[in-house]
Amino acid sequence: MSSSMAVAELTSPSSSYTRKTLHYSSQFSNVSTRVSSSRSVCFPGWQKSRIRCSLTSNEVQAPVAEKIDEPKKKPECFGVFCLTYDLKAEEETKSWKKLINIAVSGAAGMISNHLLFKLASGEVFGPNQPIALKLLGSERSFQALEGVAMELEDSLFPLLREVSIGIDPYEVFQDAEWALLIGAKPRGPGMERADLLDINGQIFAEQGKALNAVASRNVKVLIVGNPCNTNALICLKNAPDIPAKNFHALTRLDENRAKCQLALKAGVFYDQVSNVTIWGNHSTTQVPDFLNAKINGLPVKEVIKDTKWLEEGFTEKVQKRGGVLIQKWGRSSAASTAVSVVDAIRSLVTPTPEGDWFSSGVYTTGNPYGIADGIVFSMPCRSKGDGDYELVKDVIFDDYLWSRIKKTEAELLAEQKCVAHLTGEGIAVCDLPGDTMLPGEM
Ligand SMILES: NC(=O)c1ccc[n+]([C@@H]2O[C@H](COP(=O)([O-])OP(=O)(O)OC[C@H]3O[C@@H](n4cnc5c(N)ncnc54)[C@H](O)[C@@H]3O)[C@@H](O)[C@H]2O)c1
Repeated sequence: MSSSMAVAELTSPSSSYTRKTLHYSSQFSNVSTRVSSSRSVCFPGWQKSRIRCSLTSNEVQAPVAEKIDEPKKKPECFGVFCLTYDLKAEEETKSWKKLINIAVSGAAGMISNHLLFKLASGEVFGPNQPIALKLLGSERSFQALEGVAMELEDSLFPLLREVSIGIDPYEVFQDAEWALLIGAKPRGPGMERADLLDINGQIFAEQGKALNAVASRNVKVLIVGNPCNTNALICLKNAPDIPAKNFHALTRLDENRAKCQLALKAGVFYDQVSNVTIWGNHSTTQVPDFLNAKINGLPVKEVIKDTKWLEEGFTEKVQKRGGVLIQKWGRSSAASTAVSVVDAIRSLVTPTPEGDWFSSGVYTTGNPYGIADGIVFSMPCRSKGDGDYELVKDVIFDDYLWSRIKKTEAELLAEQKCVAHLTGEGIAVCDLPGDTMLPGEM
């Protein structure tokens, strides 16, 4: 069946969700969970009470759920996107490529409000790449999601061929080839980082299971929702049938911020700055690497001789940039984050310029640097433009850089232990080294 036929068959957006109950069985324990995807019930994770540092074995959640007796179902198409179109004719006359499915969670949020329009315009995947957007919202944001879809309708983007909206990841992630996971709960007043890890971790455990069950086997997953490194770890551990290498945590915004600060200090435009790595966690322990970075092809330290500024001023400025922005503007960075998501995707679908690299939070297994295995750590990557990446080998370390890397590594190892109940690695023990902030917090 052609995609146009499939879309035309679906009902209008006003048709409400059918109530259904999904049954999950655990491969790790005998616990069985019932989750309803009806709009009238809470989203998984929202009603759960806080999980304390240690859990009894009965409380350990099942990382991998298997769906039973669940027929494949498409999410609701939206408005004009339910109408028939002839993609085949477009492919022939305009040399358009085959449609790709892009799932976006938190689609009614601030970052998505910029990102979706960039995706639909062709800015990300190219002017000959038609796309389908599958938008995932939360129960509370469903109406806003309809508003977003209406704005997409009114934008008349030629490349945007399908839009569907929903609140059930098992429906929305169906056949997704890209999953941009942005939706997460913000850290509220008085909330500890451990609480945030647990609350958002549950969302990413659920979404990992859903990707594992229904997404393309080669789906590329970019986790933006914070704390994004450990959310990515939880997500990949819950999706064992999808290569762990396909999961990324967004640290590109931090890289872009670092490039901007180096350019400002050196008095050059930022296109002259290259080879910038963000090492580690997307938190205030992150390490913006000025040792390997270059300005006009020269090592940064040969251009900027002010070592004190590099070690203190520059590093802190990048680590805390998000917080300062919130102070000025009263809300967190959304437009520049969306731009950095575009950069992160484009870095995987276009060949990396000769001699350069980009940063991404990736699974550490078998890394050449000696960073502990089993965490999601931002490192320097190169891509041939095929969606895959290789880690860069020719980087150097000095005592300053390595000691900072060990600090952010320690934080991620502690976070890994803190979410063991969500990754199938046993009983969670939360002993975080200080309550470090996310870059967007003060
Ligand atoms: N990695 C980075 O560089 C970076 C940068 C900026 C922000 N962030 C993070 O991105 C996330 C989103 O930021 P924002 O400014 O768009 O926030 P936002 O509050 O404007 O939007 C989040 C949206 O996600 C929805 N949502 C919540 N839980 C959901 C779920 N389980 N499934 C689907 N949707 C869900 C909410 O209803 C809301 O509409 C936050 O966690 C933020 O900390 C990361």
